[in-house]
Amino acid sequence: MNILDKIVLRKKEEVALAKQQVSVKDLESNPVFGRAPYHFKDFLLAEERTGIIAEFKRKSPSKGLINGDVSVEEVTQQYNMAGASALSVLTDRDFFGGSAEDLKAARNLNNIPILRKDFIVDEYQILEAKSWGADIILLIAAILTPQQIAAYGALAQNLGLNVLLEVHNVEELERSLCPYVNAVGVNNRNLTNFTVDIRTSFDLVDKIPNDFLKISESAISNPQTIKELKEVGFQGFLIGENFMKSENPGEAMQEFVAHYNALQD
Ligand SMILES: O=P(O)(O)OC[C@@H](O)[C@@H](O)c1c[nH]c2ccccc12
Repeated sequence: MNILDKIVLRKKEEVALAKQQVSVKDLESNPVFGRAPYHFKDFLLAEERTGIIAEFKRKSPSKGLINGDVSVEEVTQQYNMAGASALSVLTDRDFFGGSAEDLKAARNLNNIPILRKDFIVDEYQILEAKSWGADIILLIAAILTPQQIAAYGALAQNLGLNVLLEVHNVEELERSLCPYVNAVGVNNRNLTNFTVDIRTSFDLVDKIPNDFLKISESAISNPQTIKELKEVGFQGFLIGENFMKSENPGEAMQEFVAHYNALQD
């Protein structure tokens, strides 16, 4: 069994437990449930933003502990001030050290879109995302059938949430694309064996129809890479570890953006 299979198995147990503890009615009666979400596109394409989706991630199965000593409040606000177009907050506890509380804290303090970064395997998790204050959900093609992607996407759209579809190859892309998807994220990391290859993004970009936002995810550590990804058509860049491994992730992003801006001059 690979790591992705393990995560999905555990996730199904977690969701079953959560359903026993918090009813759908409870989720829907949370005042946050009624807030109007931000639109990913507005912030991704805004002139004064960077296109960077800055991720808050304490640990990961591939890297182990990345940063155990950071405040989600401080880091997400600094990401925001450094020009993040959106925040990505891990809510998986067992494998990534995240939580619902992290997302709620980020929501309270930031007025930009937030992606609930988790492994969605059940519609219940989409209602959770909405009641915690997320604006975007992640649907991972590698763990979902096309039917699930369409159904989950439709539910998200009904709730006003945007959908980021994550793919790793052309087969996943072609079988999973549907009108409920707003953005396609090409993950440069293979989630089954953790190998990373930025070429995945360059190889897939032209296969993504232009009516979807195009995001490159993972293993981005160099402003020059963003410049090159942008030149071939990417509008969003999901960066986690490169910032989080620093003692001060917000400052790391600020420096990264300064270097990126210097490349434009
Ligand atoms: O830390 P990185 O290499 O910059 O990657 C960020 C993000 O792309 C990665 O955390 C990620 C991409 N897809 C996921 C799915 C689940 C959990 C995590 C992820």
